[in-house]
Parts: sequence; C-alpha cells; structure tokens
Amino acid sequence: MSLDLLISGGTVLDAVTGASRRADVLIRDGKIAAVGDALDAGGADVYDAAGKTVSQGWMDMHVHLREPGQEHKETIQTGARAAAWGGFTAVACMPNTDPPIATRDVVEFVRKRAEGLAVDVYPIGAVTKGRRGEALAEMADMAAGGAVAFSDDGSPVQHGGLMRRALEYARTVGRPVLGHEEDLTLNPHGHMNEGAVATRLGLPGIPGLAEEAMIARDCLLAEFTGGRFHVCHISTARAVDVVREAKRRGAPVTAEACPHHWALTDEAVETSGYDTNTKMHPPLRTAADVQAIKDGLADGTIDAIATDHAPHAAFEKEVEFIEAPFGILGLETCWGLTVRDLVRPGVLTLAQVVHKLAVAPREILGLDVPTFDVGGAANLTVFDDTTEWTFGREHVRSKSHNTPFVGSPMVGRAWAVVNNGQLVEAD
Ligand SMILES: NC(=O)N[C@@H](CC(=O)O)C(=O)O
Ligand SMILES: [Zn+2]
Ligand SMILES: [Zn+2]
Repeated sequence: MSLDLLISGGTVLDAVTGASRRADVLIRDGKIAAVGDALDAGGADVYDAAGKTVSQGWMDMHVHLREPGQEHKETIQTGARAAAWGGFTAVACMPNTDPPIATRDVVEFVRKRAEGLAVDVYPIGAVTKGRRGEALAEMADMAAGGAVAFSDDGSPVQHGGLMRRALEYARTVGRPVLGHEEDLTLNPHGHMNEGAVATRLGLPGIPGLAEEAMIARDCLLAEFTGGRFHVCHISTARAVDVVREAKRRGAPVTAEACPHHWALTDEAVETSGYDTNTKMHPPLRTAADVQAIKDGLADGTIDAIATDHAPHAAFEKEVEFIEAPFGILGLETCWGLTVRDLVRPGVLTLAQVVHKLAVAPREILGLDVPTFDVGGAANLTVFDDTTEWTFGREHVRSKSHNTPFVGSPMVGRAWAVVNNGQLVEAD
C-alpha cells in the first residue's frame, strides 16, 4: 500500500449519496488523505482527471473467471485485467469452474490466486454439491472460507424443495442465493429466444416462460423462507413484472441486468448471420423486453448492472450455432453500453447508473461500500461519460475474444482504477 497519488481536476461523484462536486483526491499510502480544492501533491504523482469523474470503484457481481480448470478461456489474472480496464475494482466470480467452487478449499484457492491484484475477487460458492442439483453443498463451510453468495449459475436449481433448503441455509449464514433462472422442463433444447426470429432461422427456441416461471417460484420461496434471493441476468418483460410484484410484497428479492440484454435483441442472431457471439443464457430477447429492462432499471426493480462476463475460446465458439457454448464477454463493454443506452437517452442519470455499479452489488453481497472518508482505503474508478468511440478487438483485455460488440459505437470510457494500493490505467 505505498501508492501516493493526487487525482487532480476531476469531479468527485459519491455513488452512495449521488452528490458530485469538483475536487481533487489525495491518496497517501493507498489511503484517502484529503478530498478538496487545489490540493498540494506534496511530492505524490499527479493524475490529471480534468473532464473526468471519480467515483467509488465499481463492482461486477457476475463474472466467470474460469479458474480453476478452464484457463484456456480466462484466468483470474486475465479476468482481473479485463475488469480493471472496464473500470471495475471488484468482481464476484461464479463457481462453474472445474472443479467447481463447491467446497471450501476451492473458495480459498480462488482467493489465494487473487492475492496482490488491483481487483478484489470474491468467490461465489455453489448451491449444490458439484453443481449437480441433487444435494446441498457445504454452504456454511464455504461462507466461513469467504464465499460471498451461493449460485449454481450456468444451471438452475431445478428442484424446488432443494431451493427452499438453500434459501433457509443462506439465511442462516446471511448470504444471498443468486439464481440462474430457467425451468429446464420448459426449455429442453433451445438455442435462442423462442419467437418469430427463431422460427424464421429454424433454430429451437428458449421461451421467456422458462425464466419467468422459475423467477416466480423463487420469489415465492424467498418470501416464504426469508432467505435473500437475487435474480441473475434478468431478460424478459414478464420477469421484470414478477420481480416488481415480489418487491411490492416485501419479498427479500433483488435483480441484475446485463448490458447485452438491453443493447441487442434476437434480431442480432439473424443480422449477424448466426454469429455465435449472439448466443448466451438467457438469450437476446425482443424490443419489448429491452424496453421493460430499461423501465425496470429506472424504477429500481432491477437493482444492479452486472456483465455475466463469460469467456470462451475461439475454437469453442467458431462452430455451428447449435454446437456453440452460451456466453459472451462483458467487462470491457459494460460502461460504453451503459452510457450509450441508459445515460445519453435519459433513461437513468449518471448517479443512478454509478449506484447500480458501485453500491448495489456490494449491498446485495453484504460487502462494505468504499467511501471518500479520510483514512479509508482508496477504492476508486476514474471515468467519463462523453468519449465517443468504437469498440474494437484491440480493446479486449480478456484472454478470449467472444463479443458481438466489435465495431459497435460506445459512449463513455473508464480511464483508471485505484485499489489495493495500485493505480491501473486503461492503456
Ligand atoms: N451466460 C452464459 O451464457 N454462459 C455462462 C453461464 C451462465 O451465466 O449461465 C458461462 O459460464 O459460459
Ligand atoms: Zn446464468
Ligand atoms: Zn453467468
């Protein structure tokens, strides 16, 4: 923690209160030393933040880092590199690794591998043993080892009774269950959104109903058990309605949306010519669903923005559409799509989206939100909401390159993060 740095000339946005003002931020020994006007660097390096905003560091609560076991797609180190480039100082990583993060030793392995990085890596433990959906994993033991939440992401917890027990256990250890919501009996073999486009393309569809039915079940289970339930990658209008209604009833339910689910529709599968980078879980939906996600973000039904960063190697994605694995990158394109589609058109304010990136994920996971208080560890993101740019392959910092956004216009860039006594600039 030997970082001495003056971030000068920027606008400081407190993601908690939404208040912003022009101020310098002086960091000494990795800690906030002062926030104010015309601060003296006193020998510290100076980062010129003129025209830029400084907020608490952002957190992506849904990424796949592929370690252990699938290091050809991503590693904790390359995933952290992509995260920092995208403006994130923290990520929570899903347990669908090999072996899965389903025991305490793997939780601890992930934490060990992340030591010394500028990005905090919080492992999520599996809900069920081996992610097989049959018996509960040792949730309390994993929580004691540092698991911040539980999820079988990549797969749903199909068995309702098991999900009930999972929420009861999650409640006793004070952590949420993050649900990949998909009733497999309603989606035996789909590859894209069920609807007119899938019919035209001759691809088996994934009905929105499969997602909505399971979200409804789990909202009811959350209400019944008092265990906290969080909806991963919400994608349909009806699903947003179900969550809105559950919240109205006071159920302990939260939700996240991913940029690709508001930036693209299922039309992209057709216009891209069956590009396997338009294939993910849940699938790209319709324009009406996109509108509902924006409405849900705006009215607070959807608490957080998360990316579901899901790297896959080129040789895995460069196959026929129905053979390709589900998932796309997210860390590098999150902010550009957030400003372009939410802030610029006035769907949400800058303060609101930063809250959904810096505050909401940590609150959902029970983590402390960084502050600008003097003496606290400096955990910051430096960004703008004005730079217009085109995303290119050269911007990818992940080990894999599976993104449908190469060539897409973006607005807003993350320029640097400060965390764990380190400054990482987006080069
Ligand atoms: N989102 C995806 O399409 N894929 C994810 C799994 C998941 O998040 O369900 C992956 O691990 O590749
Ligand atoms: Zn999932
Ligand atoms: Zn995922």
